[in-house]
This record gives sequence, C-alpha cells and structure tokens, in this order.
Amino acid sequence: MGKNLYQKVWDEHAVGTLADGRTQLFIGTHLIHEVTSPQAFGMLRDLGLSVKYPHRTFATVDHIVPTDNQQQPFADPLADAMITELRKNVQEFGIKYFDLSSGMQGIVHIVGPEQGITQPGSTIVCGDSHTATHGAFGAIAFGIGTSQVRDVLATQTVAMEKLNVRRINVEGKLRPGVYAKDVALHIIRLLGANGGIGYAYEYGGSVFDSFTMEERMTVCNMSIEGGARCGYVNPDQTTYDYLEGRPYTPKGEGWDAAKERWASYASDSDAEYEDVVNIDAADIAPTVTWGISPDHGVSISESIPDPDQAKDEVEKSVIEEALEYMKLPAGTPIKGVDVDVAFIGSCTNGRISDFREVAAYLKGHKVADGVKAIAVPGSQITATLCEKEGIDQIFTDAGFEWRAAGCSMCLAMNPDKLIGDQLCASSSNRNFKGRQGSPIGRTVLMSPLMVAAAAVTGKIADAREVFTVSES
Ligand SMILES: CC(C)[C@H](C(=O)O)[C@@H](O)C(=O)O
Ligand code: SF4
Repeated sequence: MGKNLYQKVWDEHAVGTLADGRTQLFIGTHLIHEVTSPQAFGMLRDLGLSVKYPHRTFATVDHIVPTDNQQQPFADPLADAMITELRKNVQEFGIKYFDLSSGMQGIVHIVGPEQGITQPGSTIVCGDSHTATHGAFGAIAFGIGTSQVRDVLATQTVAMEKLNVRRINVEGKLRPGVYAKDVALHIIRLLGANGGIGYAYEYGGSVFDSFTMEERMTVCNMSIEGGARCGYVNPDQTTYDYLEGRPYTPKGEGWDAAKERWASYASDSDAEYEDVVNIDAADIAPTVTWGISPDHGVSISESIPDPDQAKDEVEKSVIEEALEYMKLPAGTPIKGVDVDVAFIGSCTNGRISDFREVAAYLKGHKVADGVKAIAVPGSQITATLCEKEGIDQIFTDAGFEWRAAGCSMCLAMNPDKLIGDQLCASSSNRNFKGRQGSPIGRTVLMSPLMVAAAAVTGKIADAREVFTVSES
C-alpha cells in the first residue's frame, strides 16, 4: 500500500514520541511575524534559552503595519512597539527579517513562497492559522500558538498529534468567472466550517492539476476556515516552475537533486485516505457569504437563507443569529445588497495574479459613488510588480485607493477598519463578527473580481454580468 504526502513528510520529520503519546515533529521552516512572536521570545529569554537553528526561522511584519503612512513612529503606539520589538528580537537571535525597508516585506504567507523559502516535502509552521497556505507547495504547513512558537524557537520541534487525511478531488473545468476563491468557499459550504477538524486536506483532481501556484495557495489558505489544520497539493511541474530561480531555492546541480527529492513526496497512486470527497467543477458558481461564518455561503444567483426553511432548530437559530448581525433580509436574493466598502487584498487573494485578473476587467470602470474601495498588495514585491505593469494606475483611475503591503482590512489590526455597520465586499478569508475592525461591521467574502464588481455597482453583483467575463 502506498503512502500519501502527509504520511511521507510526517514519517520523515517524526523524531520522537512524547510521554503523552504525541509526536515530536522536526520543523524545517519557521515563519514568524510581529503578533505572535514577542511573547515567545520573552519566554525564551526567561528560560535562558537561545534559538536552536536561526537559519530556519524567517520574519516579516504584516498585521500591524499601516498601509498609507508607514513613517515611524506609527500613529498607534502599540503597533510601533510591536515592530520595534520584532526588530530587536531578530537582531539579537540572528534571524533573517524582511523589514519594511527591504522591498520584500509583506504578509508572511505571501513572502515565504515569493522568496522560495516554502518548499515541497518540508514541515512549515508559523504562529498564524493561515500557514496552511504553504501546503500549496506540497508541504505540511500549519498554524501554531505562541507557546509552540517558543518551543520551535528553542528546539526546532513541536509536539503534534497526527491528523487523518481527506482527499478532495475537484474534477472537470471551472466555468468562466469561477475562481480558486469560489472553489474554497464551495468546499467549505459543502463540508462545513468544522468539517475538517482532525483532518489534513489533500486537494487534487484536474482542477488543481491545472491551477497555478497562486490559485492553489488561495484554496490551501482557507483550509482552516473548513476546520482542517492544514491543506496541501502534491508537488508537480507547476510547483517547480514557480520555485525555480527564487532566492532561497537550490541552484545548479542542487536544483535537479531538489526536484527529484521533492517529487518523491507526492502521494503514491495507491495511497490510502481516511476519507475521499469528489466535487464536480461544473457545480461551482461564483460564491459569496451571507453570514458570520465562512461556511455561510451561497452562489450569487441564490437567496439569503430563510430561518423558517431551516432543516432543524439548530440551523434555524444559526441563520437567525447571522441575519440579525448582518442586517440582511431572509429569503431575498443576495445579489443587489448594498455595499459600503470594497477590499481587495489579504493572504487569500492579495497576490500578483489577483491584481492582474481584476485589472484586466476594471479598466474603464469607476467605483460607485459612496463606496470606499481599497486595493492592498500582499507584499512589496507584488506592489512593485503591479506598479511596473501599470496595474496600480488602473485601480486608481477606477477610484480605488492603492495602498502599501500588509494584512490591512482583513483583520484590521492597523488603521484600515470598517466604521459602524459598514458592509464590506472582501477578498479575505474570514467573515466573523467584528473581523474588520468595527464590532458591528459586516463582511461578505468573495473572489477579487466579485469585489471589483461590487465596488463599481455599489451592490453585491455577479461579476460575469458587470464585466464581460470570457473563457480563460
Ligand atoms: C494574528 C494571527 C494570530 C491571526 C491568525 O492566527 O490567523 C490572523 O492572522 C488572522 O488571520 O486571524
Ligand atoms: S491577511 Fe488576514 S488572514 Fe492573512 S495573515 Fe493577515 S490577518 Fe491573517
């Protein structure tokens, strides 16, 4: 019987069994950011310990950076203290840091792949739940808590329980106007926000085979929204083509050897899975959320659920609570709901391909009166590429604010926040209550092109109708 990638990578990195039965897993790459690392470094110091393998740790700053005025000191003294603390820690422990002045700063899950730090067959952790993004490269990548960040800094290992693996096949061809984000939202709607608990998701099938790395990252990114601790795609030629020539990937003879080794991690054709789910690509529509959990999704042509049509009392109260918060009328079409803010960015959809795709359609359109639209590249490299290609100009001509790289309004740990009960069409990954900075702010998740359609019409709209979306 063959093994799947998760089993292979796990077996190779398991270095011990702890008294409580958990596995001590060796961590190939540790990514850190300013939010979850300061206390970990503090604990390390308190224990008189040092960083075991500083060259396996990489830092960037993303959550708290303002995306307009980045002059220090930042207006928010807490944010300023956090970036100062990160700088102090990386300096003291000799850790590579992509600072604001590096030209390579950005959201940690965008920086790792861009630099070629994210590689197949490795174990990657970060004190951040969206670490699953890196699984797109065929790595076991998962988020950890601050005390585990301390453990990894001190020992380069973490205590873990082995997950089951669910293979999710998406077969066929996506319809025009249907994007990786829709695939992610569709999977989560189908399996539930808790459906993946205890699982690693292995994504495959013809849709993933033909996806770019950036599309694979979008889906892997949202594994956690489906309850899965990690998600991955097996490495293939697309993976190697993306990684070739990046700063941290092997060069020359080392490159060929690396490719051969990476390929060996891909799941065997006779690998077994604890569960298999098959999805027909043709069933996936442009999807948007209507509620306060990422599995509250409907296709753009559907209506907001009606609690009176719920299948049981539990579902009824879930719908009632969500609609009360979202201030949306039950049973009416989601299309046409008024939008106040449009946000394109985040580690889900803040990559170069996202901005290129939107720019291709946005030209000649204008953001609707009364809508605040912001475009936030996920990294400085993304921003520079967009600026070279004139993409920033297309966005600003349309009436978007073009910002500097960071997490921005995805989580609003920076000045980019919703005000009051503003409703935001957002390309990010979470629509929890208060997620975007206002305790009563409302988030509707969708693909970047759908956000652009919402921006130009001032309503939740079908991008295929707003723009002429053709077969890609
Ligand atoms: C701040 C950080 C710990 C958090 C996470 O773990 O994901 C954030 O990135 C988020 O998206 O909610
Ligand atoms: S962009 Fe959003 S989801 Fe991604 S790391 Fe930042 S806050 Fe978390």
